[in-house]
Amino acid sequence: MPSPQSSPCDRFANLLGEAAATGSFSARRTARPNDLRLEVSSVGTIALPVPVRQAKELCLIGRPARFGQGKQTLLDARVRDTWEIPKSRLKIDKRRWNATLRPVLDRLRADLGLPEGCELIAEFHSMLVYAPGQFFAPHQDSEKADTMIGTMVVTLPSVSTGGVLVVEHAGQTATYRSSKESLSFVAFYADCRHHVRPVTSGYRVVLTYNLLLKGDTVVASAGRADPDRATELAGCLNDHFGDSDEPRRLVYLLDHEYTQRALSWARLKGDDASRAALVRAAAHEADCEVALALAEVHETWSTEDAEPWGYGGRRAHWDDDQEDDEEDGSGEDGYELQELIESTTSLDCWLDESGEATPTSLTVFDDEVCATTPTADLSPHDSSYEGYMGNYGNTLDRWYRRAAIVVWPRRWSYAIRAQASPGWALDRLADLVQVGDVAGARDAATTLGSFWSVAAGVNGQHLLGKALTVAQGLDEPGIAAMLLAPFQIEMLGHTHAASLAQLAAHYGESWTREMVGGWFGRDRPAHMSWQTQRASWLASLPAICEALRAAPQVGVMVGGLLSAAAWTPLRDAMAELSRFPTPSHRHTALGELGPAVAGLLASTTTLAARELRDEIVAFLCRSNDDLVVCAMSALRAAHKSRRDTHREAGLDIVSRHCTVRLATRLARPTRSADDWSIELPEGCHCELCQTLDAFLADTARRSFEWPLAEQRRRHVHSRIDQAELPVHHQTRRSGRPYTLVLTKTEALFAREREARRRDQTDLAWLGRTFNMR
Ligand SMILES: O=C(O)CCC(=O)C(=O)O
Ligand SMILES: [Fe+2]
Repeated sequence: MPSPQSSPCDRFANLLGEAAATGSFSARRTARPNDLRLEVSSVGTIALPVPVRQAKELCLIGRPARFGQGKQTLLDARVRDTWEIPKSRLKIDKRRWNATLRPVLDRLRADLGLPEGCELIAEFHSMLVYAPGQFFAPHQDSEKADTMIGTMVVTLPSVSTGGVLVVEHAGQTATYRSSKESLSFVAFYADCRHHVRPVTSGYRVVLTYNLLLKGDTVVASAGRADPDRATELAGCLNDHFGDSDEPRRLVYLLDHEYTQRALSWARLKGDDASRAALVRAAAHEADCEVALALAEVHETWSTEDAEPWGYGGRRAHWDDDQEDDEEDGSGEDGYELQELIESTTSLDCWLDESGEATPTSLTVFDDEVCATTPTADLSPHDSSYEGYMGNYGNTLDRWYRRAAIVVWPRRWSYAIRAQASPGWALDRLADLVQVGDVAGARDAATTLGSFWSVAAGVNGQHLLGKALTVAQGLDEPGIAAMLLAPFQIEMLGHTHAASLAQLAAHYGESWTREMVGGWFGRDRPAHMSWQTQRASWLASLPAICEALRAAPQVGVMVGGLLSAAAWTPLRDAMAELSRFPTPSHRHTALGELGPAVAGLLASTTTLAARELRDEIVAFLCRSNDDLVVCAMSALRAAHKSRRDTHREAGLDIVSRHCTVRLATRLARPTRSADDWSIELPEGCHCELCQTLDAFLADTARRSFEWPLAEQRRRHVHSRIDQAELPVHHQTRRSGRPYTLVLTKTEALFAREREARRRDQTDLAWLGRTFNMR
């Protein structure tokens, strides 16, 4: 942790901490039970304190209470064991009861740090009865309405022990016992985890209420914000932003947790509201803008002495034997946290000052983030333990949800929002172009430069359409190229064809060639996932080219650029894969490229690009049996897509070539039953490999006992395994050196039979499909 005064950002958080109102996350008030008239059908009017006889009758008409988990409600006595009295049996004299409830709610409002001018409304939820042994394990209440901010539990007086209500927030704990004479009203915010310890004697009877909020907590707090404090905070903001040209933010993390549904400036909880009011006052003074957002904080800690039962996250159950009020402070995972190795904060659900939402996804830098309450003091919503991780020993990852206020200088208004929402950024540029402010649009677009490649790269496929249109509207080749540079060719679909063609007509062929070349990402390594994505894009290329051909003017030129740019890496991939030493991998990978090759050939037909077609066909027709695998797969894919253009696409030539190669292979005599010779593929020529080759090539020898030291055995193993030879290898561990025993297996014959069958099937298919026309 940096020292508190180390940066303007941390100073900002400290000042806000000092300025906090006196609100708490939970509070209790009591009242005499005079006003509660509660009637339960078939039990009668409930006497207060609740007599044991009536409590038992209540249990008899109760049903086991369910609990919420995500969108479900569940029944599980290991989590919640209590009786719920059906609402239909209850009658409360509301007018009388309100005489007690209203003033209590107003006091609880103040206790929870909510400003005057806001009001808490209690909405009845349920009546619960806990018999001895019954309890409710730790949980968080779900928000049953948009304006729900918390829960209130009204405990009726009774003679009982245990059943303590424990409420936790940000590492603090409050415990509430029942009273024998008074009504007890406990209110807490919706993000507090809470539980009820088992009742040890007697019965605990409660009424639970949803607490709804009327009014705007931040607006109502504004009156209480100290103007001098706001000025000090504004000073921190000015220091933090300085006069740098690089857009940056200040992200202040709030203390309470909010669901997306509950996030609203008007319903900030407790101290969050008064702090938000101060931040807004300071922001106005420093000419800044603000937004409210949800933050996901991911922290990685090094740990000491992990307990094995803690693997994989949180404990399902609470152990709560201790009757004292202090909860176990060692952390829910049972690990000693050592050092914070890394933390990442990402923001979404952005609400501007007026409450308007912008879709957001943004990771912010550590030196932009500050908080009064350190994240590690809060409860993570998820955690995961990794054993020994090299440099760091054992590590614990924790994920937290917090709300955040984001502040930035008004002069960066566009850039900051653009970074948070690239889609919004493009819409805004389009608006400016639309109203004729092209110069304004260019100025705004220029400020995207420093981060656009990251921002647009993440969600590119949804943005490309907008970007193509805007790039043309900007009417400036350099800015247009910058805007389009982060996209990848795989994001381009046939729906983009028309705007792509217009753009190309606007900026010309050499500009377009440059841009298309960039999209093919020549710097990207040709790894497996590249191949799958690129291959399926190539399979969709004919549709793109057809749409381009339909576009006026330069569509065919653009299609030509796309196909030519696509061919080079595809050819290189095929060449590289046919050198791959393991046959099964080589054939699978080459087979998988078939539909891509077919797609590219079909595109050349659409575009009448004969030269490119001839080049592709010539490559496939090289004298190489591995390429036959790819060519067959391309022919099958082309046939499936039912394009009636075999000749124009050169497929007739490819099919003739395959026919000849297959027929030649089949014309070779079949292996005679006593021919045990195996061909060792090209590769190493070392003395060991020469001996191996001699054994393999021998038609009569089936096995070979070869005394060899370990290193040398390993070399022979690797040659056999890599080439997937039908040879069994085993080491006999006696004598020095050990003996490597090689045995040729029957698979030699089985595989050849299988290969011939495959060739026959392929040949027959070719005859039916291509050569018979
Ligand atoms: O019984 C109590 O005090 C708490 C009940 C509760 O947490 C709930 O109903 O969600
Ligand atoms: Fe609850």
